[in-house]
Amino acid sequence: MKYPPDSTPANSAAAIFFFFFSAVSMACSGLLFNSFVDNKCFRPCHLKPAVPYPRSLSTSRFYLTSSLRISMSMEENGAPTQGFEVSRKKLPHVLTVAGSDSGAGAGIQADLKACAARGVYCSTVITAVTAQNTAGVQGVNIVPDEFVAQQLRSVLSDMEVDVVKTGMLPSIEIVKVLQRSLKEFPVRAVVVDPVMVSTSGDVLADPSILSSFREELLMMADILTPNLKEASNLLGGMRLETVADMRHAAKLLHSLGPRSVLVKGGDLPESFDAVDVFFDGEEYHELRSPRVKTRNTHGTGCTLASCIAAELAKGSSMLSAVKVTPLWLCMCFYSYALAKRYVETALEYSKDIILGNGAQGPFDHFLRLKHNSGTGVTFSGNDLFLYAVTDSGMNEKWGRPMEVAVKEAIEGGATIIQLREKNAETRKFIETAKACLKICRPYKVPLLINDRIDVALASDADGVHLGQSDTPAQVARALLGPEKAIGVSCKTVEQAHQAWVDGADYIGCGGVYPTSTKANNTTVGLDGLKTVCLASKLPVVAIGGINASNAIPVLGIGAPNLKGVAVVSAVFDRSSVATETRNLHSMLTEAVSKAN
Ligand SMILES: Cc1ncc(COP(=O)(O)OP(=O)(O)O)c(N)n1
Ligand SMILES: Cc1ncsc1CCOP(=O)(O)O
Repeated sequence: MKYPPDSTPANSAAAIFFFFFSAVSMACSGLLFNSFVDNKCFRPCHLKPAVPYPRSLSTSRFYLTSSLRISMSMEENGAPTQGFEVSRKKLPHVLTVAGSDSGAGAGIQADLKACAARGVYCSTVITAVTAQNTAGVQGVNIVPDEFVAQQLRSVLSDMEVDVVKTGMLPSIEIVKVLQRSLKEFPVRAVVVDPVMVSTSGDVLADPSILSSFREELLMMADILTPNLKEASNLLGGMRLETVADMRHAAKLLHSLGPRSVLVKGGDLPESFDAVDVFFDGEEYHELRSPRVKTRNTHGTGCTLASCIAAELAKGSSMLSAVKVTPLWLCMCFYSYALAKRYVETALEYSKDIILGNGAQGPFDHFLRLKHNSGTGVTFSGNDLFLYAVTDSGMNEKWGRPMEVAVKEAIEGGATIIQLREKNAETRKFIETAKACLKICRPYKVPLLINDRIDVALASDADGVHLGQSDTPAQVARALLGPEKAIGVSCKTVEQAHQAWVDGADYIGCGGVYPTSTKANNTTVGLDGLKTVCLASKLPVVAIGGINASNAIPVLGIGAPNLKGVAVVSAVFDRSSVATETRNLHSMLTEAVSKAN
């Protein structure tokens, strides 16, 4: 296919000119030659020059550099020619060379998830297909080395890989294939996770491969990330029982070729913390973190190595710049700490999820399964029928704790609850939301939070209600994900349209009648409500001054998408929330059934 597909003769000429210009300028600066050297001559990665990430134009491969130069030169020389869009956005890219885990806790699948979670593109070269679950490894099928070579060529020849991360390399031939491929297509960094035995104790690489690892693989590594067993195997069975042993092992492993070594001490018997030891040939760093008590640890090694690779691909200069300045040293540990912190957070978050019957479950790379594993509450427009919006001031006045008020409203027939806390401290707000959720969930009544996305996220509430000056619904949607409900206050047709465009689930329209609950709130009246409803593609709930004496005309405006009324004082500024809610509910029900 022609690129750009819609190029005109004029801008094609410009392209040729700029291509030629950039080629000449590169050649003059000697980069063309360097680029040739980079592409044709294999050097172990640890001999690469120290070049800060991200890969600068001057160090990019020639064909990439050329196309970027074209667009940059155009911008430098004035406005880009219309329709001549050749600039390409470079995605950080990790290629994982590893085995497939059918249970998707470890291996290729963990690498893909980790990279996606860290915002990095991940391509995959599969070295083996394993039949695996939470109990262990039931079967291994090694991919022929020629086909591993073919996969490597397909990706590396085309897709501008920044970092290669290796996992299960089950045969000596595959190690050699990888070595040859990296020689032909050098990358910025190689992260080697020397997978030999699975967490369940199953052998994933024949012990005969150890010599190949020592002689070939380790030389390629910018960072080697063995656990205690792997470090011990690589060092001929050395006993590793203390942090001092780990330091010694890190040094010995470093002498075998990798630019740096991270010995992971998760299995260290003596320590309460999880201690990892990093050694870059000059300095040791002990990285401690509290142990997360969970069975869901399958895939942590793959994930950590992938995260390190992802951070490197994004631009952290962990390795090549360590010796240049102390600032780079900080960045190195920032990068590592990011990876480690990510894994800890994911472990903590997924410590209670249950998947499979075996001893080692997977964890949740996207921190979402916990929330999706059955709150049992899914918002629908019909939930808007009788919407109870809380008010702490009214609760105080009547001497009612919030949980009591919410329970009474639900027992009286409220079909959805909104916590509207204008003055609560954040921590208290989250606690209240959690307490109210415990009440709402058994009734399957959704609980939404007014204004505060952070509180909704922290409490795992069912959604938010946002005003016109709050966080835009589109941003809220991005933060909350697709499942949570989002309501937006709208007084106009334009606002209602925007709420729909932004991905809201419903709109609240009002004040329908004057109210003393909300200051300076202009009234739209029944006509204004009807206009908004008829224009809205979303379900609508009416709000503002509505009570048992004036609710029926609201529902009678003749707009099918008006699904109900939202009330504050009509139920909460009363001596019995349950009685008032019940009364309102039965009136509304009767009115609707008469209308039908
Ligand atoms: C259901 C419903 N509709 C409208 C509002 C008003 O929200 P907002 O415009 O954000 O004003 P405040 O509630 O923040 O004063 C609502 N809360 N609920
Ligand atoms: C929050 C809000 N938004 C528009 S009017 C209103 C207050 C509704 O309270 P009440 O039901 O007591 O009139």
